[in-house]
Amino acid sequence: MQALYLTSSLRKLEQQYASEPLMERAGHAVATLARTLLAEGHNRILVVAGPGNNGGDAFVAARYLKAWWHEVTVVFAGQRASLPPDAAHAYDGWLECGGEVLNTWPETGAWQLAIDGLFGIGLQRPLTGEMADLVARINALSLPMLAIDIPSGLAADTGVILGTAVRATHTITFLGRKPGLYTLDGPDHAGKVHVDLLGLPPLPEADGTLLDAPFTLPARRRLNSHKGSNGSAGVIGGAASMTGAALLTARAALLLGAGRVYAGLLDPAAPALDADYPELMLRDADQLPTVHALAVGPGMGRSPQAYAALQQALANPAPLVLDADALNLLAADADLQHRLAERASGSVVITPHPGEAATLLATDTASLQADRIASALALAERYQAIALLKGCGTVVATPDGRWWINASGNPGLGSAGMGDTLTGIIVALAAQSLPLLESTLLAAYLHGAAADAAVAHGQGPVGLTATEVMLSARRLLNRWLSTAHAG
Ligand SMILES: NC(=O)C1=CN([C@@H]2O[C@H](COP(=O)(O)OP(=O)(O)OC[C@H]3O[C@@H](n4cnc5c(N)ncnc54)[C@H](O)[C@@H]3O)[C@@H](O)[C@H]2O)[C@@H](O)CC1
Ligand SMILES: [K+]
Repeated sequence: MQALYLTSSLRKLEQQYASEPLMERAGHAVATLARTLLAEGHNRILVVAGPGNNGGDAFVAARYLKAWWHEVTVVFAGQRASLPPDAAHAYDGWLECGGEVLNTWPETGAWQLAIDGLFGIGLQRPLTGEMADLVARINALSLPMLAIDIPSGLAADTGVILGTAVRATHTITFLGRKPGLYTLDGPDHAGKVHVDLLGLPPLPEADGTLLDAPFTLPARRRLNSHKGSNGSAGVIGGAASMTGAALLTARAALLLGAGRVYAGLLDPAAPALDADYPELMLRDADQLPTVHALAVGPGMGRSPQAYAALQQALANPAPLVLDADALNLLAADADLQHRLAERASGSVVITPHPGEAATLLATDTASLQADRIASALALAERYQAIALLKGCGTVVATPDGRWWINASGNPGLGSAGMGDTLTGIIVALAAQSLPLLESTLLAAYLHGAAADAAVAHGQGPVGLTATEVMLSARRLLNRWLSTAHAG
């Protein structure tokens, strides 16, 4: 788990430590990392410096790399007279050590590495015109690319591309990790992220948290345990022609450790048995026994029966996972919203994808995605529930204003049934008595990590299936448990 900081917090730090030589340290850190990315010996490096302090970092890095006997070409997209004071000082330092500044793109280069110091956290509006052209030229280089602080063009708080953005292979980010590196378009543009604290003491409390490890696990199972000790999970969904979704959720709940799993199916013609998993107990949707945790929505449809099932589920005090059509029903009905509001805060998690989330917030998907953290927080506040907003860099938020971004996962998760599987993992963990927030956070990370492990075994990203992800998740969870409980 790593701390995430919004630009407003980083700006406060910048002011607090204004007397420290932060730019000198930043440039040195860039040059040091650049050196590790290059082969031994003499290299040719392109450095692109922009009009602000990100450009200042780039001039300092260029100076160090030149001092270390590399051949450094600096392209500057700005005016010396308009540079902020530290960056102007760095510019002068570069000239004083014999460096040259080009104001136009060089014809030829044959560089081994490019360094992007065009814009950092001071980017204020979409890149257009000459700046956009410069980014296009940088991206056309097809070189290892080291971005300073954040790939130029990427918004640090949101991961939104402002006009266009540099596609880096590495990003060295200063003082704290920016959420924009980890959600929406950030991961595609940042490459591998390195953090440098610029020699400062431990930073203040984080704004958010990066989920990059299984920080919490269900309790160790006692030898003297039985299926009743491992919790019962219920799944309601599976209307006509959509029973598969509910079965996937139920299977995931079984494979991730619920002692008993009941699937309440809405399709009157639903099979009485899951032939591949006869362990599952299939029932009519209104015939579920009392369970320790309940998931509602996969393949549920929006029929009056689905509505009634959701209404009933909201009266059930068990931890509740609402997914898929349960969310669409909820978004459209004040009575359901009222029933949700009457539940204990934090006893429900809603797991929308961006389209469902936009419906829940009565907005459009583009506006919702423009700030995924704010959107997840708004969902949590509006519905007084834990909100898990799916997508690249899934965001989890709570009604009391905390948020997390999940770092695991890959494009293989973009296929049918993956959301149903995630819902099954959450309900399985909650059934095993892990608190609902912890269940949600662990499930988000586990689901992505399981997909990553499957890809590492050649099962994706192309063609990765939900079934493979749940089997992989079972393996991973057991591995984590055995490591955590060893000894
Ligand atoms: N936060 C910190 O404490 C530190 C920051 N440092 C560096 O300073 C950076 C932030 O510096 P700045 O605040 O000067 O910001 P930037 O260097 O990111 O950019 C600001 C400049 O870009 C211009 N600009 C913004 N958007 C533009 C657009 N769309 N088209 C054209 N011009 C545009 C602004 O007018 C301004 O001149 C960080 O990202 C980091 O690299 C480091 O020097 C070390 C310490
Ligand atoms: K940059």
